[in-house]
Amino acid sequence: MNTSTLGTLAGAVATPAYDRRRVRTGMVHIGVGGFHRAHQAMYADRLMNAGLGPEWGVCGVGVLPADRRMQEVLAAQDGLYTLVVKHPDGSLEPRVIGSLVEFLLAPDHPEAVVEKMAHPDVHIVSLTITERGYNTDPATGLFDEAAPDVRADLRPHAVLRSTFGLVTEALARRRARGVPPFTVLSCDNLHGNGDVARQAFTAFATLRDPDLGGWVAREVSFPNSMVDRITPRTTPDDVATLQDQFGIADAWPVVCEPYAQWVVEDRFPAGRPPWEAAGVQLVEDVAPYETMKLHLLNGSHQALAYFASLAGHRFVHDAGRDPPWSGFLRDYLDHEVSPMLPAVPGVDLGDYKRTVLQRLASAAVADPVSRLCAQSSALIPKYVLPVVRARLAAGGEVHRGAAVVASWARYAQGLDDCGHPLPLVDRQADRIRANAGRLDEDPLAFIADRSVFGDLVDQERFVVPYRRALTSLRERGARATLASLVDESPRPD
Ligand SMILES: NC(=O)c1ccc[n+]([C@@H]2O[C@H](COP(=O)([O-])OP(=O)(O)OC[C@H]3O[C@@H](n4cnc5c(N)ncnc54)[C@H](O)[C@@H]3O)[C@@H](O)[C@H]2O)c1
Ligand SMILES: O=P(O)(O)OC[C@@H](O)[C@@H](O)[C@H](O)[C@H](O)CO
Repeated sequence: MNTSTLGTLAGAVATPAYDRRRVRTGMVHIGVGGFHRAHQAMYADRLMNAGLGPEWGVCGVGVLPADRRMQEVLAAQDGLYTLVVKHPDGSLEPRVIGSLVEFLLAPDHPEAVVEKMAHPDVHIVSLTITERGYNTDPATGLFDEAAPDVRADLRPHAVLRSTFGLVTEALARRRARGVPPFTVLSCDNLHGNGDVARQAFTAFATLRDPDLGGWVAREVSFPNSMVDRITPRTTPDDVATLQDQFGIADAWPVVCEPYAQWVVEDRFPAGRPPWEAAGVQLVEDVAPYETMKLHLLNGSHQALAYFASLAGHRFVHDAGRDPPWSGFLRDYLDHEVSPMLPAVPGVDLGDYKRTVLQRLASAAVADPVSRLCAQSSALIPKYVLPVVRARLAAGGEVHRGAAVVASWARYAQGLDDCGHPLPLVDRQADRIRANAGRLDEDPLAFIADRSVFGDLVDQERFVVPYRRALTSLRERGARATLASLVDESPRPD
């Protein structure tokens, strides 16, 4: 697929209804993975299909050498790719997305990346660089000044290689040239993602030059945003199906669920696309939406994933449709998560929870459980532990949250309930594995790691159900443990 073959697809699938030659780059996006292509680039495409915002085309940037394949595929396809929405009834809805009009690979062309961001037509630099990309110490929440990429980018005349080095240099050039700064828009799953980005970029700029750091803190806007759309990794089957069913030869399509939500704090002094017309919610305060999403959706993912892996479920829907899992999730959301949630403007939490559970039960999306079990040491503290702490503080029940932590501990021991090995993909893998390895002699060894769990090991109301769940997991397995936790009493709505 490329510009010259696009005409042959029109009619069979949706293609850009706008003239891509007239699209100008107004936004640079760092971290063009599956999610950006299923979400922010889709909203930009939707806007342009509505005849709006041709000045808001996207230039993708890959900062890591591993982004080379994306650069090569997009170059061969003139930036075009197919977004395949997988509906619960099994039908596929492909659409060719045209909003990515440029792509630069920073390891090859760092200077071009900096100049692109410094260009006066660019008003937003957005990010999906994963949670780790913000270079924040999980224990202290502070920017890690000692990281090798950061040290390297702070050297005089460095060939810039980190997001921080590249973005800060572009901001410094704009400042020197009298061009107003762009807005930095984080689209990663983080509490207060804009605040985290502000802290990280300000810290880096200050290390480079305290005066520049002060200017970044004062002049650059870092809106918070809540992002949502389940986007599993593309498989070879996805590529083949697109070719067989629709005749589209796309080397790297993206697949996702139908659901999509983007709630953005409306702080764009340099201007923004008229996103409202594409279904984006622009609000004053993102926090309630973000708390709701991270604890109900991402929290459910964590609550489901380790139990599912232990029981041999490969896909999220295998578990999402299985009564012990669906029952446990409903109880967890109703009795432990919901009480700590704020009121969310315009949202009926009962409906939202039902939708979450339906999304997790959709076989069409085929989201592998293994995707949710990676980097647990970053995810559990974000999605699960805040709920536990809030319930403890309120004097409420925590036995389901404690069981989720126990399921992670059991998972980290490395074998499922049939003795098959389980992978441990985690930047703290060595420590996590060592802690889990001592569980048989000391059941508290896992949660004694204060860098992950804080003082939970001292909280009797958490420790008792945690130990009980761990013992049950060892003696009876994941399925029976979950079944024993399902509440038969009537549910709040
Ligand atoms: N996949 C989803 O369902 C989903 C949904 C909502 C939000 N998100 C958010 O999007 C992020 C990316 O998810 P994805 O599915 O696109 O993953 P992906 O693996 O397809 O892409 C990750 C991208 O991040 C870049 N990246 C990783 N580490 C980086 C670093 N240190 N510096 C700069 N760039 C870096 C990679 O180069 C790549 O382009 C997630 O971490 C999450 O915060 C994902
Ligand atoms: O992206 P993570 O690693 O923070 O969490 C894994 C999944 O829960 C996440 O990717 C969800 O699929 C996504 O947040 C849905 O919008």
